[in-house]
Amino acid sequence: MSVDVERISAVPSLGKRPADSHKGMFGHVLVLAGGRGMAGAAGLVGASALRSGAGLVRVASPSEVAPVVATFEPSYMTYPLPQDGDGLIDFPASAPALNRLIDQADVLAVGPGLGQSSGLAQMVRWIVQEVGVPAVLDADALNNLAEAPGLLATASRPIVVTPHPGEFSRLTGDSIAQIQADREGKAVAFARRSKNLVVVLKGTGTVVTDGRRLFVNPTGNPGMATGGAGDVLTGVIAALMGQGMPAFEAAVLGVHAHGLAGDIARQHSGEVGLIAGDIVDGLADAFEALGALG
Ligand SMILES: NC(=O)C1=CN([C@@H]2O[C@H](COP(=O)(O)OP(=O)(O)OC[C@H]3O[C@@H](n4cnc5c(N)ncnc54)[C@H](O)[C@@H]3O)[C@@H](O)[C@H]2O)[C@@H](O)CC1
Ligand SMILES: Nc1ncnc2c1ncn2[C@@H]1O[C@H](COP(=O)(O)OP(=O)(O)O)[C@@H](O)[C@H]1O
Ligand SMILES: [Mg+2]
Repeated sequence: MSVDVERISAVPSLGKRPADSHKGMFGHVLVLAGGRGMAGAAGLVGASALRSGAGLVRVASPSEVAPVVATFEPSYMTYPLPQDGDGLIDFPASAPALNRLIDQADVLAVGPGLGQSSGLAQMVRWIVQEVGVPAVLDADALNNLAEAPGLLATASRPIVVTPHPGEFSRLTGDSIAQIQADREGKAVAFARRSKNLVVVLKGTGTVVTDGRRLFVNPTGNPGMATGGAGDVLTGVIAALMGQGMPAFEAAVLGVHAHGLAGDIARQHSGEVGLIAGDIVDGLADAFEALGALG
């Protein structure tokens, strides 16, 4: 179906770092992710944000999950938040700590492995409505918003949403078949709810749109149909926003680099053996290749 938008094919680049660079110039990413049994999702977001150039990354998770997340990667910081009886972030008990952590952050990456609860639904609504820091919302951030997707229209700062077709179906009420039959049109219509909203509709040929512009990603491969591949993308886009890229540009470069990292990973692991950590490992070469072109 044809949609009335400007089609973008050029991929923006990050630019070369000045010789006197310091980590304070490249953004502090706060990751709110992980829940009982899903520490890995939080670790993948944190690691991919670091591999995408973030100056500092902190991963905040429920108190039983944070020490596990800390064992995956020494280069990010972790923070244990109050948890409920199901091992999920307890909100509003976590609000004071979250306020302090958010004050230090340039961008939030919220959702992978969080789980769903009434408290988490309250937390995500609070983030959308009250928090002024740009954010990437994925997975359970979106599932917890599914009862009130209209709130995204009120976003007063850039928000990037990164649903797969299943999550987009919960947000929009359309079936997965309806979405897949008109991926561009559905993504553009949703993005037009707010001038601050960027939609990344994942899957083969991921669609990125802010409602005015549209990019369809050519990189990536079926080896990426593996748990955690999307968690990696969340960290990549957040890191690029933290480095000062506008949300749409960060989403376009992030999606492209993530797919390229998956293509690099396929050279080593093949499509069958590829796991999400291999995509994280491919990011360094992907950004080097894109930097050489840019
Ligand atoms: N290591 C970990 O801790 C992991 C945790 N994860 C978390 O697990 C929770 C559940 O997320 P899931 O995404 O697994 O489950 P969901 O139930 O949200 O989505 C899976 C379903 O969505 C549909 N779908 C997804 N992509 C599609 C596509 N390209 N085309 C058509 N249909 C598509 C399919 O029906 C699929 O069965 C989230 O919190 C997520 O972040 C996952 O990210 C996997 C890894
Ligand atoms: N066949 C494919 N071709 C290209 N990219 C793919 C393919 N399958 C999955 N991907 C990419 O992998 C990621 C999967 O994300 P998601 O479904 O959220 O996984 P998870 O929640 O397990 O991390 C998305 O970025 C998607 O575009
Ligand atoms: Mg996902």
